[in-house]
Amino acid sequence: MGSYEEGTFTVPTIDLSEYLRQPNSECAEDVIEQIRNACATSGFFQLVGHNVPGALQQEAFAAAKAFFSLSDADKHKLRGKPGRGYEVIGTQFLEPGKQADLKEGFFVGHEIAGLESSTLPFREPNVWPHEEQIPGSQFKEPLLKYHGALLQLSLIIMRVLATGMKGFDTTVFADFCHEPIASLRLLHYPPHPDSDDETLVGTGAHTDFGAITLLLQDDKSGLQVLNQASNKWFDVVPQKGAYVVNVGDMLDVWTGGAYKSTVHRVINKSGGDRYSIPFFLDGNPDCTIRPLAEETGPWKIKPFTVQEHMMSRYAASYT
Ligand SMILES: O=C(O)CCC(=O)C(=O)O
Ligand SMILES: [Fe+2]
Repeated sequence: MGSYEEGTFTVPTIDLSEYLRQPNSECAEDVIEQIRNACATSGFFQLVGHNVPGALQQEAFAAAKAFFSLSDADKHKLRGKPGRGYEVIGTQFLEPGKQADLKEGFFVGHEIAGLESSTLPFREPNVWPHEEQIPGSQFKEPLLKYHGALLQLSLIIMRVLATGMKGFDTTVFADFCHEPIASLRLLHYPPHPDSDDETLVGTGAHTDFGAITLLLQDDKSGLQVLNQASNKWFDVVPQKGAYVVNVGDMLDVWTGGAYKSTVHRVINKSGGDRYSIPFFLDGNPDCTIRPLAEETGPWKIKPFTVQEHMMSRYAASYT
């Protein structure tokens, strides 16, 4: 699976099952190399053989649909701190020169034992609909279970990526992965109005803030990745149950560009509603990011913490 030529821009499909079965086998080495190459070129790949049950993915989509069909008044009451609860349509501007993103969202953050009543940014308690709005058995429970499964999968991918960084220890990202900020984001894209207006976007062109994103798409196309060399958009065609995995800015800076954070956007021209569920691994708030290769040299990039980075990126893109 996932054939590729070194250096070319593709979004390959990579099967993780051999790595999960036997991480030290030769077949697993091939998987590590495919993932390394994808992250070093387009910065994107589709992941299958990941062991997240299809039924759990479907429960997460059902939760999203139930939530977005609540009344606007109900949804507005479920707004929370940044990275928590309802995100009103038109509040995020990701691309200068375009209209606000034509999408609404709902964030579920990482619930960490002992930090239940934290007031720190990105650590605040989650916001949940009332039982009469959507029963917990159809929302909170499956979403926390899904969050747990994706957190586990994202940490496995970080280990694969650490292994792919030749010359560095496989624990190189360990501090980042300890009690990380990690958010699930339910997204709903209403159909774009029938118009040639080029300022309309579902999600404006952007790069992701964190280390890696694991995105579950429904069957509606819309996600596009920019091939910078040709300046052309590449459609990431949905594959049922697969995760679109991509590198975010923190990992790009950290690896000195060895893993690339690539510009992408969503234009929902499907004519129908599109639902997607990205999971963002953003890292431990206290972890300092600095280019690895410069560990012994003068810094070209001023080191920053995960928390500083997240706060500035949120502030820059939300109204
Ligand atoms: O909805 C999608 O397909 C992509 C969303 C995305 O790029 C993001 O939330 O960062
Ligand atoms: Fe993104």
